[in-house]
Amino acid sequence: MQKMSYFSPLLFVCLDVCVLKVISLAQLSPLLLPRPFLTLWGGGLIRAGLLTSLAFTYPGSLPWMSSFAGLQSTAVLCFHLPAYTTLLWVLGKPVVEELWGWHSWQRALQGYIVTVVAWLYWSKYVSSLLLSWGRYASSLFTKTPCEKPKEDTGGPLKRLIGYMMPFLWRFITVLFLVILSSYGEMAVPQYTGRVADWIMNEEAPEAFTDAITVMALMTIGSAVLEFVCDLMYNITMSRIHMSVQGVVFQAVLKQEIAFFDSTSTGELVSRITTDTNEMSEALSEKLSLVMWYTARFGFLLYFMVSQSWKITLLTCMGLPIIWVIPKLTGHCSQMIAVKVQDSLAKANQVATETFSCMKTVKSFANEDGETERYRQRLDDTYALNKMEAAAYATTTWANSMTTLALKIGILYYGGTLVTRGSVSSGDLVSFVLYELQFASAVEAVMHYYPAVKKAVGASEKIFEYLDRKPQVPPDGTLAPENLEGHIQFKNVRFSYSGSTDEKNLVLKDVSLEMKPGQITALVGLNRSGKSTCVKLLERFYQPQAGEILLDGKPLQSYTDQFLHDQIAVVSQDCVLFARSIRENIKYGCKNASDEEMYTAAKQASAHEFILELPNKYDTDAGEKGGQVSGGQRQRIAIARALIRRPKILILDNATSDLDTENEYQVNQALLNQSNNCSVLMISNKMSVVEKADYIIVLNDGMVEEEGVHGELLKKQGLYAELVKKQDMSFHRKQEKGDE
Ligand SMILES: Nc1ncnc2c1ncn2[C@@H]1O[C@H](COP(=O)(O)OP(=O)(O)OP(=O)(O)O)[C@@H](O)[C@H]1O
Repeated sequence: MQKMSYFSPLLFVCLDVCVLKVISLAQLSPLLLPRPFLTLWGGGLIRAGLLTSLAFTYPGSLPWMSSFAGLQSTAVLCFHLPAYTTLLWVLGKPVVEELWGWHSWQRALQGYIVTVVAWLYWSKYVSSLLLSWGRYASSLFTKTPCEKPKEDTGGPLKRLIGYMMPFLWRFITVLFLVILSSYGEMAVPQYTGRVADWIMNEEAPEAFTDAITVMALMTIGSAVLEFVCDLMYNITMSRIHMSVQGVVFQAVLKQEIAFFDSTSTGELVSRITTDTNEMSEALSEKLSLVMWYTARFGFLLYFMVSQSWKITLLTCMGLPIIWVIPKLTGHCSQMIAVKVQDSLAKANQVATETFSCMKTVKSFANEDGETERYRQRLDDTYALNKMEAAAYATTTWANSMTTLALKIGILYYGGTLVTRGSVSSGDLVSFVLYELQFASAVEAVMHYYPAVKKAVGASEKIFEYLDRKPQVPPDGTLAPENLEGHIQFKNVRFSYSGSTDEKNLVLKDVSLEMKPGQITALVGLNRSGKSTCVKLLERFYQPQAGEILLDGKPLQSYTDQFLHDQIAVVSQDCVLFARSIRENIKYGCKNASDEEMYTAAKQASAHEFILELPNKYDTDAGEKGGQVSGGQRQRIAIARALIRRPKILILDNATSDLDTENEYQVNQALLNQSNNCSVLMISNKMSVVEKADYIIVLNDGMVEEEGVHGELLKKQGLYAELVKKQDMSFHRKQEKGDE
């Protein structure tokens, strides 16, 4: 590998100086003597060409020299003087000195300083700003031909702008107010300068009064505009925040159940609340600051240039230096601060270790030894603290010294211009006032702009959910008036992970049938796949193979609304919402009458206990139904299912939380329902199961046996074993009770 030579910059400068010397001699030739502009631009081109060739062809040149930033700097070095001279010429200013002296060593040195300053600006701050603006502008106005349409729905910034579009007029008004208010604010120093001129010249007393009046009016006016603007902006941003939160919430609700299995509730809530809050706070606060400071920066620059473009140039050249020096010293104090933290952590470690092993320390009588060890650690921290204090003082000193140096430079140079009569004393006063605000305005824009960018970037996380397409098949179209409730599983294979590997399958070729109007029981050992069958019936997941038919038609062909109106599920872990019992029973069935609600509650044996509650049906169920007992919760959930008059009722251990008497009542009521609908019952209580018209026994994801109670008992298989086990445990419990 070619070794890099750090002499290459020196070689670069030597070549440049030689080229300049040759051009200065060539300019005296009869051919070029009458054409100074040709020499100026031609010389610039030759310089740029030779320096670029050196950067690309010299084997030891630094990679930076042939990078984009290097080429940019070469262009600034070679063309800033031709451009500046031409501009002066266009403005009708004298250019003799520039045309004949641009290759002098003073000008060459000045050129290098300008290039370094330009590079500092460009590389650190301006480039990132322009690049992102440029990218955004090009994304708005250009369409790459022949490009395939992308899945991507646009960058987050574009998306956010999409949400802002309905309020476009408000934003335009806000922008207008920002510009107007900033203009008023920034014009005040101009009038201060005029007042200073009046005081010094002691003439035109009415000018003094005028200036004071205008200043007062402008200050009041811009303050009022700022107030209106901030109010309007913040209200608009809150509206946008609300609408983003709303659509994200809606998008999350549309996702498939498997998505909720793999995403924690905390993460979902954090996306909808914390992330959107952070984004909107950053946008409301920081974007507004960027807007204000950019407007101020623009007006400051305008007023400064109109006072004196020469002092403005000096200020702009000095700014990177006053930013760079404190940054370097700041970096140093940051490093020391990290070391202090480490050292403190070590001292704490000694203390923690000592206190946790107190008995050992005491038994060895080593209290003094441990104290000494702790003191040593504290001594290390103290030494670092001293360094930190020195670094802090240096940073503060460097800050004020560089700012002071720039101010002295401006005052000195401004004073020279005042003496020469190029600017008035009042202009210099105005300029100093502008300069005081200028550095902080530029710094504020550079500080807040990345924060806004970060917030926009963070919004990507929020939009991730909006872009996510739910992994559910398209909604069906069937919604027949009459449904019999005939269910068939045909060779259904299913795994939660989506894998078709035999070892991951929860259901393995399950074929079963639920006849209309019958009570079908699904039994089996734990984890045999009973609840999974229910989840597939609810269409929460899709089987990997086989099909599920409802009245002979695939389950997918029915509309989602119809399916969930017809299939009601009451499971052991059903939860209530923190709303009134009335709202809970009528959940998803808002139009049901109170009469229907009472009937459903009576069927679920819930009516009586609800009437005993303090506010009857208007009693709040509390979070997750915490205000009522487990059994009561279960009965309300059953009423919630029954009020829909479903064609298929699924009871997944629905009565397991009830005491024996209530269980009997509720079961009777539920089983009476089977006159109107098909019931699929999952229960561990064989005394309940035996009443079913048909029993299917699942074992490890497969149908092991099926038939009616008597037949299955005779088979002496898994079903008979389950009945026997329950009988034995019942007898054991009874014996314990008797004792
Ligand atoms: N959401 C899920 N994600 C991954 N695996 C699951 C999920 N739900 C259930 N399982 C697994 O599927 C298998 C069958 O579970 P299922 O709840 O259907 O059995 P079950 O017969 O109803 O059991 P139980 O009587 O204990 O409720 C189990 O191994 C279980 O761990």
